[in-house]
Amino acid sequence: NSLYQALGEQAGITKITHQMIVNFAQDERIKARFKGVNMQKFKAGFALYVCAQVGGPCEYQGDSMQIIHAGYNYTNTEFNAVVDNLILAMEQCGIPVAVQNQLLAKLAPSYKDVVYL
Ligand code: HEM
Repeated sequence: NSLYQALGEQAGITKITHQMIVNFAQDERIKARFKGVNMQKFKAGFALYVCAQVGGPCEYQGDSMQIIHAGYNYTNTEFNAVVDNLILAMEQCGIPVAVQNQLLAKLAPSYKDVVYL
């Protein structure tokens, strides 16, 4: 699969996810949301989810996006912040913009399962 390969396969996706988490910690819009969360588990789960979404050879075995994010009243602003930090992480990892946009297109449908406001 070419999108999976363009992201650097599992190693590349893990690196992007790691960098995204580093970026979260500096973003006042969302950093409090991750206080007390097991970020090793989050990193592994998020990377597996992305791998599966881009057609990689991974099976995401976690709960659905809807179940995981239900009840927190995440806002549009918070959703955009997560996306901003992912884009920044991809930039930092040298992923071309055209490839960035393909991943964002795969994740965009999760909006309805994350944001209810
Ligand atoms: C593109 C949108 C999003 C995607 C694809 C996404 C994906 C995920 C995935 C796959 C997990 C599970 C990780 C694991 O296995 O532990 C997760 C957990 C989590 N997400 Fe999201 N997420 C998104 C948006 C957001 C937003 C906007 C917030 C709030 C700022 C958020 C906060 C969290 C938190 C706090 C957890 C950890 C839950 C816990 O383990 O207690 N997510 N997300």
